[in-house]
Amino acid sequence: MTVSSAPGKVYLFGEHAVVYGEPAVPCAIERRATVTVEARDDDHVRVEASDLSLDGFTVEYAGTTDGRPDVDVPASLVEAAMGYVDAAVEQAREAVGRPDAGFDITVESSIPLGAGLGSSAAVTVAGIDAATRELGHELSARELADRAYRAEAAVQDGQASRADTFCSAVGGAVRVEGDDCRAIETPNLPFVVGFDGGAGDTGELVAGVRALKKEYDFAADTVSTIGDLVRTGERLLDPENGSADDRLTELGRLMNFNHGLLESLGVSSRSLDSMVWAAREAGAHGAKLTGAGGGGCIVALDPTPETLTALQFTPGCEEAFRAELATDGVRRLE
Ligand SMILES: Nc1ncnc2c1ncn2[C@@H]1O[C@H](COP(=O)(O)OP(=O)(O)OP(=O)(O)O)[C@@H](O)[C@H]1O
Ligand SMILES: C[C@@](O)(CCO)CC(=O)[O-]
Ligand SMILES: [Mg+2]
Repeated sequence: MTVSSAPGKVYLFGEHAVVYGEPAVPCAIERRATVTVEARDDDHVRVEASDLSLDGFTVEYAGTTDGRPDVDVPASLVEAAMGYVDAAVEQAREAVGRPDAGFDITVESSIPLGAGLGSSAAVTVAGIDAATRELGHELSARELADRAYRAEAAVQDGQASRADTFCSAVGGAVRVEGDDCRAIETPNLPFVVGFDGGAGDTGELVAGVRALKKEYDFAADTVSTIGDLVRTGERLLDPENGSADDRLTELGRLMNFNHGLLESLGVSSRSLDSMVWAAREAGAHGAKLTGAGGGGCIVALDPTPETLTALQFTPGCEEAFRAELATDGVRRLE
């Protein structure tokens, strides 16, 4: 039996635009997905994912791609739900050169699904790591990130960046621009997360931005403006560039700006906007949606308890918590 965990993330800046080669800065947070894998002596894959929104189910199916789970929910729903675990199994089989390897897999996660905190990347990273180790093969963090990226891209019809998966694999704060992925130093960032209890579908939201960008040149300009904003914002992470307070204030202003640009690209929602405004009115330095949007989470920057308290009383906010930076990426537990 092999167990790995991997963290979720929030975006300080740059989601969506990162899909088109602009830079982004995601930061891993201490909310994790844990995947337990046990090799089988046949080629079947059995997945137990009790946190899934389909009220929790267990499926067992043959290891070939035409094998179908034997459950009484529509196949399309199961495929949508199990896509990332499936893609992780494929990547692990390929990495080890064992296309017929079978596994019993259990997924447990404290990252809400589809809420912008990178649950898909965390499940994919932890899944590939545990499945490859179970077959006696240790991937480097970079190889793991690369395999997880390929798995996410496969599920999201090729529309994914390396940001979420690299961040989850290596932990900490990272900077991703196209294929260039690196760990970076940041000051202490007092993140507060608000969650509306909802979700958005990353693949669909990314496709929506792509369509808008194709239709209007000014939407394409909005995407490159997000890139400019990230290049300005990352300078504020360097202690050489001003006092800690001044830099936090300006980072917050840029987060507000980033949220406005994401909103104009159509990926915000009424409840995300209302949590963003609650945070701003509580005195946060800034607030924005995080991840793909459509519903799910916002992230605010506030060292005081005010934003957390305000979010707890904001209609439409189901949960609010302070998010600590996760300095570890994938963790090898057993
Ligand atoms: N606990 C889990 N068990 C099994 N699959 C999971 C689990 N958590 C997430 N997933 C997979 O990830 C999908 C959600 O991924 P999606 O990319 O839409 O959202 P996200 O990663 O949470 O948010 P974002 O990409 O915006 O950061 C789920 O539909 C499911 O396939
Ligand atoms: C929306 C997006 O930029 C982030 C989702 O967390 C998609 C991606 O980078 O793959
Ligand atoms: Mg995702």
